[in-house]
Amino acid sequence: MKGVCEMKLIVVGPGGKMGSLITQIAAGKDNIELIAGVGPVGRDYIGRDLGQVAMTGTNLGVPVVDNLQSVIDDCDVIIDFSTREMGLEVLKLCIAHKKGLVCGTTGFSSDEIQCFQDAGNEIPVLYAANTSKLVNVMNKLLEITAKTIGREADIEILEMHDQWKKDAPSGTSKEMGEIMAHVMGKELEDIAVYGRHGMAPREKGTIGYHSLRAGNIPSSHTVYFGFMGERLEITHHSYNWECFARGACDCAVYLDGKEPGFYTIQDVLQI
Ligand SMILES: NC(=O)C1=CN([C@@H]2O[C@H](COP(=O)(O)OP(=O)(O)OC[C@H]3O[C@@H](n4cnc5c(N)ncnc54)[C@H](OP(=O)(O)O)[C@@H]3O)[C@@H](O)[C@H]2O)C=CC1
Ligand SMILES: O=C(O)C1=N[C@H](C(=O)O)C[C@H](O)C1
Repeated sequence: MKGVCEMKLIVVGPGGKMGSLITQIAAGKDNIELIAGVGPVGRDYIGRDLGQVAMTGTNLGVPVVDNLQSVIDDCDVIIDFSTREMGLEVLKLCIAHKKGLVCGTTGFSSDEIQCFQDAGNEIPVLYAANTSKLVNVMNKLLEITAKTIGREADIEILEMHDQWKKDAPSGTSKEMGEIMAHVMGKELEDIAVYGRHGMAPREKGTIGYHSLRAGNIPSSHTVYFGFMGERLEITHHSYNWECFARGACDCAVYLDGKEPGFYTIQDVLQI
């Protein structure tokens, strides 16, 4: 039996890697009631039961629709892990209908991320390129390390993901770079170097980016701090996508009933 204080949730992209896991985890929580899933127009699974599409193992009695506007007024919070284009569309509808939004989609420009931050004036919104608890602990370690030795070290970020990932570098590695650049008193766009090749010597004070896509690697991020004669590596590996999906559900529960504002995963994790 469901609890009395259920947050009404819509999942965008419930047939996707993340959307299906988020739906499975949400379906097992007493404090969440799934209202609908939203998929793209023209898919053969539109109109089917959300539980079937997300492979929760049971019918949930609610459909996957292809029009968010038709169901949005029935929910409290929306979780979006889809595409850059759909993420921006979802943001617009959440503002128009005054609904809470957790967006974990990556691939946005910094101006687009700013749109999520500005939306905090009107709705409760949480954007996180990575909803894993341990990645956000790693971000704290990076902040301390870059503050202490960032200006002396050669900093390189290596991120690995599955062959299907659409964006590079990962949203997480961009956030990691921004955190380190900030404590080094720099703007990331001024010091990021993507895929260094050739014989030119490494330029001091820059952050190198390297993206690897292979097989079904869920997610790995390593930041190297290179000195002469020694190096420090800080790494996070995920073995599957569950850590991100659990974090996304925690974010949605956190956002339910909150005043308008731009919230962060650090607010949820209290770190
Ligand atoms: N914040 C975090 O911690 C994490 C973020 N991500 C990010 O989440 C995003 C999704 O990743 P992933 O699940 O691997 O990708 P998938 O491609 O597996 O899933 C994306 C889903 O979005 C759906 N979709 C696409 N366009 C629309 C639309 N117009 N309307 C509704 N649904 C749509 C797709 O439908 P269909 O399949 O029918 O095309 C698909 O189900 C990426 O940006 C990724 O980087 C991923 C993991 C963790
Ligand atoms: O696409 C993924 O899988 C992931 N995407 C996010 C990113 O771009 O950083 C988070 C995590 O790395 C998994």
